Amino acid sequence: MQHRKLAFIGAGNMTRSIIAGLVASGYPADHIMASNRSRPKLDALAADYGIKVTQSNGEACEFADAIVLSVKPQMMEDVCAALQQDTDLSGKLYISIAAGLPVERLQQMLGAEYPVVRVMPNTPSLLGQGMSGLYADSSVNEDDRNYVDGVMSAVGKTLWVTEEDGINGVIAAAGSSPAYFFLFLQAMQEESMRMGFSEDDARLLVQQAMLGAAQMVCENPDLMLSELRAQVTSKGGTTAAAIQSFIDSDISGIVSKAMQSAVARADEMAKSL
Ligand SMILES: NC(=O)C1=CN([C@@H]2O[C@H](COP(=O)(O)OP(=O)(O)OC[C@H]3O[C@@H](n4cnc5c(N)ncnc54)[C@H](O)[C@@H]3O)[C@@H](O)[C@H]2O)C=CC1
Ligand SMILES: O=C(O)[C@@H]1CCC=N1
Repeated sequence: MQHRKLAFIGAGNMTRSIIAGLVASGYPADHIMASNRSRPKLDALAADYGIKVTQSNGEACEFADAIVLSVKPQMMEDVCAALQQDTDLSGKLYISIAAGLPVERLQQMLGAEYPVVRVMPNTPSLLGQGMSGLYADSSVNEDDRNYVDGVMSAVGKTLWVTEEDGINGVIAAAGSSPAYFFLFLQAMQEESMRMGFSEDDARLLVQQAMLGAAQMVCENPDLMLSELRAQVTSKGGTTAAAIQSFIDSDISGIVSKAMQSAVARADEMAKSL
């Protein structure tokens, strides 16, 4: 993988997740700089991963060949406007991880049609287990595409989408979905506690079941998910009773509605940014 100088503007949860995974994969820490408005997250990043940090977004941009824009979508316009005043933004590659912010709108904010790759990552990147969707229009050259693919592949798996709209599907299926799984596990933990398990024991039961199930999915790519489910489900048994309860509560409809809500919110954000 190329080791270009890489800056992160905004040093929050997602930046930390990507930097952790990148440094663990061998990306040189001295080629990474993060900027943030306040100091504490920067100090923690410098201490934990040995990267360079600054409170000046302009300094981070000047340092870098490639710039990850990682502030909240609602902050992006102000951040870009300030950068345009301070810094020469030309000749760099921009990687936007902001949800709901179209490339064209970001280029307006940056003041020119700079090459932009949109990436939708997720927080398991922290462990090298991320899932990122990527989109680039035809103005991004192959070398830049390969570079961004290399960065995100270092922290997990990548999937390119050919239409920008596909990024909203990635948000629903992978960007936001770690939170769905956490919510589901939390509900299971709480019910296990009502059955008498301590908080720790309840967590152990559900987290290990989840990990084992996820590994079975990953290690059996030829088995359909419905087949894996069938292997657990004895006719007339306990699993069948639980699964029937989910079906009676319209689990497919619940999931569909939640994922469509994420997409609708991304569309709504795109109109307001
Ligand atoms: N958290 C997640 O799971 C994912 C987040 N994203 C996207 O990543 C971006 C960042 O999200 P999070 O890391 O979750 O948010 P966050 O709130 O944890 O981090 C944003 C950081 O930007 C900093 N910041 C605010 N204004 C700034 C400025 N003017 N200059 C420099 N830094 C500034 C804040 O202090 C904060 O540390 C968002 O655009 C979000 O849509 C995308 C995929 C997943
Ligand atoms: O909640 C959000 O808007 C961001 C994008 C995907 C995950 N977190």
